[in-house]
Amino acid sequence: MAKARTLYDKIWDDHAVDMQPDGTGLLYIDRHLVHEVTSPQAFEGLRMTGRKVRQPGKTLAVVDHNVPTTDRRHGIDDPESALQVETLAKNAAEFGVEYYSELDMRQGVVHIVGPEQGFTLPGMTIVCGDSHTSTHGAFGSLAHGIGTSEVEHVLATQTLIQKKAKNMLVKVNGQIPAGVTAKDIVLAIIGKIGTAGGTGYVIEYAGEAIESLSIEGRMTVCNMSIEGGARAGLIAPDEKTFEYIKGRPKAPKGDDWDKALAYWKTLHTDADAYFDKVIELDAANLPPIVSWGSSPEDVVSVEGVVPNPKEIEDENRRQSKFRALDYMGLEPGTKITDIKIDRAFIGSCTNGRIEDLRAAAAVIGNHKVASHVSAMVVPGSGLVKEQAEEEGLDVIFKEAGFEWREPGCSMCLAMNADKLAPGERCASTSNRNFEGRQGHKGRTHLVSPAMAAAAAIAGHFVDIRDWTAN
Ligand SMILES: CC(C)[C@H](C(=O)O)[C@@H](O)C(=O)O
Ligand code: SF4
Repeated sequence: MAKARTLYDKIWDDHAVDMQPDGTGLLYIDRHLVHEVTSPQAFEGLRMTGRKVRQPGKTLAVVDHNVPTTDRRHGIDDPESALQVETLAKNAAEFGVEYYSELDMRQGVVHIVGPEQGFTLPGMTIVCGDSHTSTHGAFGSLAHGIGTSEVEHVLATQTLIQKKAKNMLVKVNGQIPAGVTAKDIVLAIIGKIGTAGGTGYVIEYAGEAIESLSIEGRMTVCNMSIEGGARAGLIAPDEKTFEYIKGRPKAPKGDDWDKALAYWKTLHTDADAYFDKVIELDAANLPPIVSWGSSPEDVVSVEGVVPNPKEIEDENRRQSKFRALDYMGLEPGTKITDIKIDRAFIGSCTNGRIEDLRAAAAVIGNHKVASHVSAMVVPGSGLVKEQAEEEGLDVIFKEAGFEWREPGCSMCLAMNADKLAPGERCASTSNRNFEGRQGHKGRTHLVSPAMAAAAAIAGHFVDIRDWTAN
């Protein structure tokens, strides 16, 4: 009988063009996403050696990190960002790659754009010079970030040299309580396994709670796999996945759809497949989560207090957590709900999809953003923005005092005009809270969209389970 395999094993086997005795493989790559930050040298490398893009139809380029999120019809003011964006436009045109400019409705954060266009499909190998490529694993694909030299390799050959990772299962059991979201689940997982817990593994997320998530929620979970150290995260595709994909511009049609569907239905882990590491979590016990430090593993329940690192045995670790407290300007024992914020950011490839904006808008009611808080909502793509406007969410946000912006990475990272000032504290729906991530000396607290919106209104963190939109 054939050996029982995990979903990761199956996708790997279906794409390995060559395997060396030491476990190094050459993988065929189905989809390559390209953005302005990690592609200039790769295209330059092709140019210098007179090579072409091997399969331009399997490559999609979009600008996201450097674009301003204010009106950009009249160009980009910052010369460095303008050059970065212009370079991608030129490279895409020269090498025959489809490109969504900052003025294209389909533009947005690359990891929101791929699924939206049906470019991301189950069972595929998907790469991008960006660590949050793991997002696409929500469709049951093997998706991960690559470095710039690998971007060049994939452009030139449509293959990638890889060593196979180990298999890890993260099983989230039980029903997700009201007020708790995919973001809280993934923050809780990282809190439990630590930022190195997934190192060397591809994580498969499974269990009742994961199955009950929408596709958007599954993307939020897979997105942050990298924050748990994993190479990639994936979820077996099901009816919800197929439903999401059907009819998207680049999804297979007619006979091709039927054939694809038949294959996609085989994409699940066999009953007796072996996982090198298994973690279980009960969703029913999860509270809304807030990060307190400068690592995504520094998380605590919204009902809790800022922890005291003095009990940590390992000296290096203890010191790094004290440093985090100092950076964040927090005292151990402070109630999370007593922490005041200056800014709120709702957006990013973690939480910039329509469902996230709906969740944030739903807590507003007649409330207004607190007078000392500046808050912004940045749709993940032009299509998310259009959908939100059709539903009137933009009006709800603007009337409450939130800024309504153009799509892009925005304040998820300080690579464009959206930044925190030194010392500013932000409730953010993004995925990273490293020192300086949202601006020099900026202080980031990672939360779900509803928690960020409620904090913007209250002026401090609140337990969303006690909140009423009046
Ligand atoms: C700029 C890019 C290479 C980077 C990444 O790889 O993730 C960015 O998207 C991030 O989120 O830090
Ligand atoms: S939104 Fe943030 S995490 Fe996502 S690709 Fe952009 S910078 Fe990276």
